[in-house]
Amino acid sequence: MSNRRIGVMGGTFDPVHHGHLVAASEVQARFGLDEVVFVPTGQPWQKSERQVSPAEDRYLMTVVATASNPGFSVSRVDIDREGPTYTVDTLTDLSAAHPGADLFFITGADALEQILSWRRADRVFDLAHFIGVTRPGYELDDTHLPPGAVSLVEVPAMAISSTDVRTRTAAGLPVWYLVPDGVVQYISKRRLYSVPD
Ligand SMILES: Nc1ncnc2c1ncn2[C@@H]1O[C@H](COP(=O)(O)OP(=O)(O)OP(=O)(O)O)[C@@H](O)[C@H]1O
Ligand SMILES: O=C(O)c1ccc[n+]([C@@H]2O[C@H](COP(=O)([O-])O)[C@@H](O)[C@H]2O)c1
Repeated sequence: MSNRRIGVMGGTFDPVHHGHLVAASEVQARFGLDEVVFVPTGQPWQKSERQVSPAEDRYLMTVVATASNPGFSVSRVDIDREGPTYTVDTLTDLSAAHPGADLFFITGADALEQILSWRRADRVFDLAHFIGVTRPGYELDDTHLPPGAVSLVEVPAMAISSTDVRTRTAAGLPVWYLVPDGVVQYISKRRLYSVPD
């Protein structure tokens, strides 16, 4: 029997939006992944220049956004671990939770650019195969990364960012159709993003 193939979509998800969901769905289909696990960050140390929403809100929005897809799930490994979130820990914990599985870590072109600044960047490529996906406004390039460690995939272009969703919400502009309906309602219910970043 072949190993289970598990996609890992890590992100701050403040909030999760259709750019994240389309990227995960496209990679799942192209790579024949049995499941994609969304992993909201605990403390995203490279986003410390701004106040990130509480982890439980980001986790619940991710659950709401993915609940209808039987091939998607959400993991608490990063939000339940103390301290800054490092992908080397995420992948170590998920490997332990899914013994024998092959892991595929999905990142947008902007995150791929930064990978060499991550903690234990040398080790992360031993734990998972990386899949870099296109994102409007960023060049997808893996020439700085170890040969064979990364696959590049073009996904349907979604010019959406969490920053834009937060800015629009603070300005009283609609975010319908940028994020799933349940996430629009969750933002409103919890009064998230009512003041600019
Ligand atoms: N529109 C998009 N298309 C493709 N990939 C995306 C898109 N938005 C985010 N990603 C990728 O999803 C992962 C998680 O992103 P993150 O949660 O930081 O969202 P973001 O929109 O970049 O947030 P922010 O605007 O707050 O920086 C990263 O790998 C990022 O590159
Ligand atoms: O391991 C690190 O040092 C590291 C530094 C920055 C980002 N990451 C991971 O990259 C993913 C996308 O992060 P972000 O900040 O763009 O939402 C998420 O899973 C983060 O945990 C990881």
